[in-house]
Amino acid sequence: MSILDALDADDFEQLTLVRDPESGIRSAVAVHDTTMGPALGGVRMRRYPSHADAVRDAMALARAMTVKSALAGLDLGGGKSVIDAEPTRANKDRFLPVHARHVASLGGRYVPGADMGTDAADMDVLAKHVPVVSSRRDPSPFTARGVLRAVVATLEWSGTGLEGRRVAVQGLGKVGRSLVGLLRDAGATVLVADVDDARVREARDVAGAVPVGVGEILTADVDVLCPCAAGGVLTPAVVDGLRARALVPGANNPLSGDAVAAALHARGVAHVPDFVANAGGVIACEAEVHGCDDGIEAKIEAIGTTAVAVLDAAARRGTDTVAVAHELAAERLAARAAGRPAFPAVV
Ligand SMILES: NC(=O)c1ccc[n+]([C@@H]2O[C@H](COP(=O)([O-])OP(=O)(O)OC[C@H]3O[C@@H](n4cnc5c(N)ncnc54)[C@H](O)[C@@H]3O)[C@@H](O)[C@H]2O)c1
Repeated sequence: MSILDALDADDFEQLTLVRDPESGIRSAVAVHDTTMGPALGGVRMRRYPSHADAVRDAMALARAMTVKSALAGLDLGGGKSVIDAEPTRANKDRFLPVHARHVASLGGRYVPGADMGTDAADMDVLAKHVPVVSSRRDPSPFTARGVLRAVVATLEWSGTGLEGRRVAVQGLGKVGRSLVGLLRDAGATVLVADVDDARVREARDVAGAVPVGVGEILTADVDVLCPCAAGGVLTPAVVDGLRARALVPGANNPLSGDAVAAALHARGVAHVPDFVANAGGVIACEAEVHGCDDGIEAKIEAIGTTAVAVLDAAARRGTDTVAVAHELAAERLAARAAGRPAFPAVV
């Protein structure tokens, strides 16, 4: 599908393509939907095979943010931006201020945050040009807490608790490392894997985790699997070999394709979609934007409620949880749109 066709098919509000011969930047800002509020989403910086791939990635990620924020009950829409370049120091110095000026020209419709290739220090650079920026506080611990909430809710839904259960965590970065500690504190036995041996040793020595080979973690004999590394890891072959009875991802887009959700359903795996389970980060970003942390705990708690609602509806209707979750998000957006004012700039 061409990019213009995808704009129509997925109902995008706005796509900004940035090309500046002086700096050499090629970037894009996708504002998918501002029904619920300003479109918040990260600035991803990586080299793509082509500029078209970069634009498509921004669009897919922006659309996912609309669903994630709607299901988390946030006053945020869905957006994402990408800078098509390696995230080196030199590229950041050259491109971030230019990208920031284009983001600023959107008048608050898009609120940037950190993502793959960018961090809190980069958000400080953007904040010199853009009035509202998120992720200057690391959202990862909040993401991990939301994943833990979804794990507990899923086990309770299955008639059991976390104490004494076995949980596999793939990836020991900002989210995975935090999650391992939370699971251990809740009485779970945690199996871990990472391509970085130092991170595995730290999880073993500090959190008492059990190391497993990177090739075995996804099909380990556990109650719950929590992928917290790259996307696309749940392929049809992995699903065939899956021994976990529940899948609760920290990672974005962990399924390799749409058919995988149906395969998980067919195998009877209790699957909480990533955009439900890992919403703790965007919940923290919303609080940051509003300058008030008061609602964070309740919203993270509600991740469990949403997970159960989605598992229940999927079981009742004999369909997969991803389809059900998308429908629920669409219902919430339609309800808000019914009395919707045109979205003004944030602040
Ligand atoms: N940070 C957040 O708040 C947040 C919020 C929502 C979603 N996510 C998603 O969660 C995932 C992890 O995010 P993060 O911020 O922890 O990233 P990170 O870069 O800090 O950590 C990723 C970890 O995965 C490891 N890894 C990579 N490939 C692996 C493999 N094949 N097997 C085992 N380990 C592997 C890396 O070595 C690294 O330790 C990403 O998919 C991200 O998009 C993060």
